[in-house]
Amino acid sequence: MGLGYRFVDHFVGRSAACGLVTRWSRFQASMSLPMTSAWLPSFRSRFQRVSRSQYTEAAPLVTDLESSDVAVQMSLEAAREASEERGLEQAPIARRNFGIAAHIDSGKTTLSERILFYAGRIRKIHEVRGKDGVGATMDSMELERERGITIASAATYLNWQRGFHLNLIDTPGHVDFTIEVERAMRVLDGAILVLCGVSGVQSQSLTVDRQMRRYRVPRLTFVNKLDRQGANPERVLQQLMEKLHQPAAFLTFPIGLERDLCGVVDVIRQQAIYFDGGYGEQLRIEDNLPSSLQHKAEQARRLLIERLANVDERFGDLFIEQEYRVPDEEIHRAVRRATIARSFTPVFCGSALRNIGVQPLLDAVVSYLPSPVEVRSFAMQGEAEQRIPLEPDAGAPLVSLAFKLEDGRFGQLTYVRVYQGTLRRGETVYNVRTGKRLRVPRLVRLHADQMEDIQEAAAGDICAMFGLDCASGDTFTDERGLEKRLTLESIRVPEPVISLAISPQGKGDGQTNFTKALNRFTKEDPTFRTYLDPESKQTIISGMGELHLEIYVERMRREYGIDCQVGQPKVNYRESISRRAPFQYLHRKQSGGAGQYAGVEGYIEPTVEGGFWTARADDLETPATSAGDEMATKTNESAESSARALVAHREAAKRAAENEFVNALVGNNVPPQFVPAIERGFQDAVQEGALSGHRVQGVRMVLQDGKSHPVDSNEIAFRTAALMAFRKAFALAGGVVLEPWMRVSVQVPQEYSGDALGSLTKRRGVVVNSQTDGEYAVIDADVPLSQMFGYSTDLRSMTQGKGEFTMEYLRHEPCVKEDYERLVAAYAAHRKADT
Ligand SMILES: Nc1nc2c(ncn2[C@@H]2O[C@H](COP(=O)(O)OP(=O)(O)OP(=O)(O)O)[C@@H](O)[C@H]2O)c(=O)[nH]1
Repeated sequence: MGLGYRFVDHFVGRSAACGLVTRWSRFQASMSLPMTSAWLPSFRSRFQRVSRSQYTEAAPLVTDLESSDVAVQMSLEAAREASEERGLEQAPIARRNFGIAAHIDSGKTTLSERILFYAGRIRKIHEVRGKDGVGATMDSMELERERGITIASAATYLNWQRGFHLNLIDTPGHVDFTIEVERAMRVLDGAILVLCGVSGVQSQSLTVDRQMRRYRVPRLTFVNKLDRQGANPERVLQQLMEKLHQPAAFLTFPIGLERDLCGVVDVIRQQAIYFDGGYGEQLRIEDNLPSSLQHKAEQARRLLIERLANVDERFGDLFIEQEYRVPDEEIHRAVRRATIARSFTPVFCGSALRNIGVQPLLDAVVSYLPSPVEVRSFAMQGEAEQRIPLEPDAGAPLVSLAFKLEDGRFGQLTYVRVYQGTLRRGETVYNVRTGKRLRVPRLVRLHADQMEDIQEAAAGDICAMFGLDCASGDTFTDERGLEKRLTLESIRVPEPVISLAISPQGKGDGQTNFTKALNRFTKEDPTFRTYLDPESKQTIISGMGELHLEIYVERMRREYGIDCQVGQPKVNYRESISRRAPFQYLHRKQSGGAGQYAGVEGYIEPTVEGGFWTARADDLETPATSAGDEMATKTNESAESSARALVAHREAAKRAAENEFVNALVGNNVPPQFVPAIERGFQDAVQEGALSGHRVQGVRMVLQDGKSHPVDSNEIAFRTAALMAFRKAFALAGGVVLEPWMRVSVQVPQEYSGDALGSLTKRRGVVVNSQTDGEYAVIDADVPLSQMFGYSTDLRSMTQGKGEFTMEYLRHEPCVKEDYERLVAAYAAHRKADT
């Protein structure tokens, strides 16, 4: 294939919906001219103009789509097969919903910018904190551009490879904004995990890996920054297999490294790909590999074949027959099957900043990540929560999930993933939670902070609705869905770990805007909470870390013009119990006037044996089944059983984190109308633990019996009885005060590793891992959050600004004795002062 032709072929792929461009490109191809950057602007502007409307209308239901690219053709065939098997009539076989996730600063946004550029969605590349001061497209918030970090995930869509329609979500790397990754993973069918070519698998890569597993998202891996000094892709591949336990192999590997990086080798096709032109937009594909890389390329192909044979049975059988002579198309098929089954990760190499290796990665999104047709999704039906499989068919009854809210200038913007049926502008939908009937006033596709109106979004699509009031996690259906009370399982929301008191400066408008801002932020971000402290009468905000809260304080100033005074951050302690204890309590006041009489009897116990803190976050998040997946492969049965295991597992996790009230009454000693009041008494009790006044978690109260009086029993009496019974039982049930522990990962130049270790142990840290990574030492330790305040300043001065750290909530654990005594004494003193 001639160089010019292959380049044009790529362009044709990007603009398949655009007849004019296709004809133009064919003309170029027939002339066999390599396209040069000199004529690119006119081509590009035409492309933009013509394709704009096509993007919105691009039909993802194309059934006659064919491709000259073997890998793409294999993916089309597989999707069609799955679609036929499921009996779908209008299936989104040419749709891909994918996200980009990684550790902080790995280059996610830089990569997204290239993807948008090569797909013709933007005309110019702008860098994160680039000299032109514009900033990357997907970091549209002013604060993001200034700080060079992603705070909120951004969505966009693009066309690639002859009519494929891709929805892309770029997510933040900082763990404080982890909810953004969480909800993106909930609705995506595939992802790109970006790893730094120098640092490899970092602490946050492990978190993202867990999130991908939790939502069963297949992934491609991109080893970025191979232009940096110290880059070592082989080491990164090794870490991927060892630390993330992912069988993996290179699909592309770099030609040259560091400053000499100039292209990549396509391992399956055994070709060299160079990225020419001002922005790497011109692919130059050569069949002749540099002689120094020929052996390496052959070895990489053999390794890929061996690893695939190990994880994919069908390919294993072929390998036994044909050994390393298996044809390319079988390799593509196997990569695809194994990726979708999540038993293998194809690895791609490059440098986003240097515009190297991005197009093959994007081709792989189309070739190896699943279409919605190949993903199994379920809804829960009614109270019994029976699992109902959903069919990604545009003609089926509507089932869609509101996964993210944004309050903007024009009202509430609700991001929706349509799982089944079609969402149409102007039509009526039902919110299953509230039963409310609503009209869809406006439907849009998002391109970072811009929007384009659309008329409808079919099964498998991601879009946004305007002007509908709802909560994050709500399910929207049509009448048929409402009758069945179909709901989609929502997003896991981690508990905030840190709080601080906040008050607006100035009165009047300042106060109104303050309330407005808090309402908006709590609605948009379920990990950001706020409440009024009844003692100090101060507003308290809670979140996932210091940066999280700092960003909201800053946003209040910029977006609402409110300067706030903030207090010292405080740790969110919890209380819980470690064993079962009975209760029997009679609340009685019958001396004159209206009497009160209520007796309750039963026991309290931990929701998880041994106390909820014993169920470690990691154990709770990963289902017991190994490669348990819900993909529509041939193994529907195993998918079903692993899905059931996953649900059971999630239920256990939920139980561990929540409190539960169980009505086990027999007989009529307690009239049934008083049971809700008893439950309310229990809810009151868990708000303020008996030991230190912090919220109680992971406790079940079982009501078995009680006493009542025909005249003096009432709701207030039972509510008080339950509250007092709980408090008394708590003392007998091994009550504990728990504090949040964090997994801290510190990266420092090697000469400071001793100091860094010392600083962690001084803060009661337990070192769990310590290793060298090039010139750096990386230390992972578990440290109580209460010991981490001010750590960034310490680390900075200790390492002359060269050290970095990240931390993430790990679990709650009982406090050490001194802290326990201090907290209990402070609470006792406070209660005494109150009485
Ligand atoms: N040398 C080099 N630098 C890169 C490359 N890709 C990104 N960078 C730089 O790395 C820094 C972080 O890049 P971003 O794209 O913001 O990374 P991110 O993962 O989106 O960051 P967060 O969302 O804040 O976690 C920026 O200064 C980029 O210019 C690369 O391939 N090579």
